[in-house]
Amino acid sequence: MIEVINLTKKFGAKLAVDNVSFKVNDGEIFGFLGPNGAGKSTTIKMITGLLSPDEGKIMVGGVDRLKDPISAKKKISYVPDNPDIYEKMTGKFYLSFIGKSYGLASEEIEKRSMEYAKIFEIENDLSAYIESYSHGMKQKITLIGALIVDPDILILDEPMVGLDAKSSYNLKKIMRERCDRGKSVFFSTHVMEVAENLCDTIAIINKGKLITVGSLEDLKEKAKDEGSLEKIFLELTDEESN
Ligand SMILES: Nc1ncnc2c1ncn2[C@@H]1O[C@H](COP(=O)(O)OP(=O)(O)OP(=O)(O)O)[C@@H](O)[C@H]1O
Repeated sequence: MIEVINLTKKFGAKLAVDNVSFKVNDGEIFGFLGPNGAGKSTTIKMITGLLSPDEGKIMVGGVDRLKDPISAKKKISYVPDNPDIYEKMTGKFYLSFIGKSYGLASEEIEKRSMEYAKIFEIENDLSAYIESYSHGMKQKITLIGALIVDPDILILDEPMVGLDAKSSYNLKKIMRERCDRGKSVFFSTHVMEVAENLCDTIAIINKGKLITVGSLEDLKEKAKDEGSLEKIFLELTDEESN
């Protein structure tokens, strides 16, 4: 569970996130949609602890992220939109480092790493240095690092960008399986079809403000439209900017 209450972040005079509140329930895939510069990554960085909010409260798995950041972080795995990770580590070393940071035993790290490396088809690249990986491979190794620790809450910033079709399909399957086990997935995306087909709840943010949050059916009702999420999204974000 993630609960964000009246979250606000300014960069100088720029109000990047403006009084945003929402709740991600256990067992839920929550899609966070918005145009470029809407405030998605800034919100995600505040939830994960990379940025401090100016105002607001963040509860992560029942823990106050601002009062007890370490306990909150233990409940989260995060894959950023830009996988700038430790270039001088091998893939295998990186996964071991992540797994140990979360207190996993070596055998468990090895087993889970191999399992996911096979799914994402980089099992033969784990001994190579990350600096030699392609962008997509870096994204995959970060994703595998996030998955092996099996957190209650998985947070993914634009996870489908850069992944090949098969990996993207497998990731969506993994996201659904995790939620079926009562865990939650929060992810940002520009890909409407992904949000439309995968999310239990969709939130739309524009210019730092949360415009709407609900199921696809709720959103259709709100936009008084039976069309695709893309049409609804354009309608709602357009209304907001008028
Ligand atoms: N470190 C920073 N310093 C100054 N302004 C920032 C900083 N980070 C973000 N911003 C501004 O805050 C706003 C929200 O940015 P954010 O990265 O959260 O958007 P986003 O929705 O993730 O966009 P995109 O889809 O393009 O990645 C933008 O106007 C951006 O320019």
